[in-house]
Amino acid sequence: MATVEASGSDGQGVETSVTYYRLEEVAKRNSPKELWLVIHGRVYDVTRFMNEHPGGEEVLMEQAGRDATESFEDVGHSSDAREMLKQYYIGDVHPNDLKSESGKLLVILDLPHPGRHPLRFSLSLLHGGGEQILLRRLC
Ligand code: HEM
Repeated sequence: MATVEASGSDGQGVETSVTYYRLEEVAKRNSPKELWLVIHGRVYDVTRFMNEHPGGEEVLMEQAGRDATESFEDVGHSSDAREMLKQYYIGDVHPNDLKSESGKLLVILDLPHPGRHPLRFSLSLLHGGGEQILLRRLC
């Protein structure tokens, strides 16, 4: 685990920080006692959500400790479900463990957010040679 202070602030002098987790650390949290998963490069601790998940705890257990992006998207979760993710967010996958979907070089640019009500989003772009650039705005 590594905590990195982001270069930006929210304009009111409040520093933002991100905790990075290696995938091997996430993989250890694969039991009902501690259940983490990765969705779109972000790490979620869904231990306390297991019993409440409308889709059941079995599907979460199947994805425990893994990248659940594909199965999460396959279900077509609602915007409410996406909103709920925030409650369980604990950090990002370490940049060294991120792979671009094209298999080519992944460049990560962290953008500070100047607004009063910071928003968290990420945007992927395909660049000329086919490498993927992830623009990530920190909250
Ligand atoms: C933290 C992560 C997750 C959250 C917050 C979440 C939340 C929800 C919510 C709120 C629903 C109700 C329907 C909706 O509003 O879309 C739902 C349904 C469901 N979820 Fe998840 N979910 C998560 C992860 C997953 C994963 C990893 C799977 C893996 C397959 C999954 C499979 C399902 C299924 C099968 C349903 C039932 C769909 C239906 O009956 O139509 N969910 N989830």
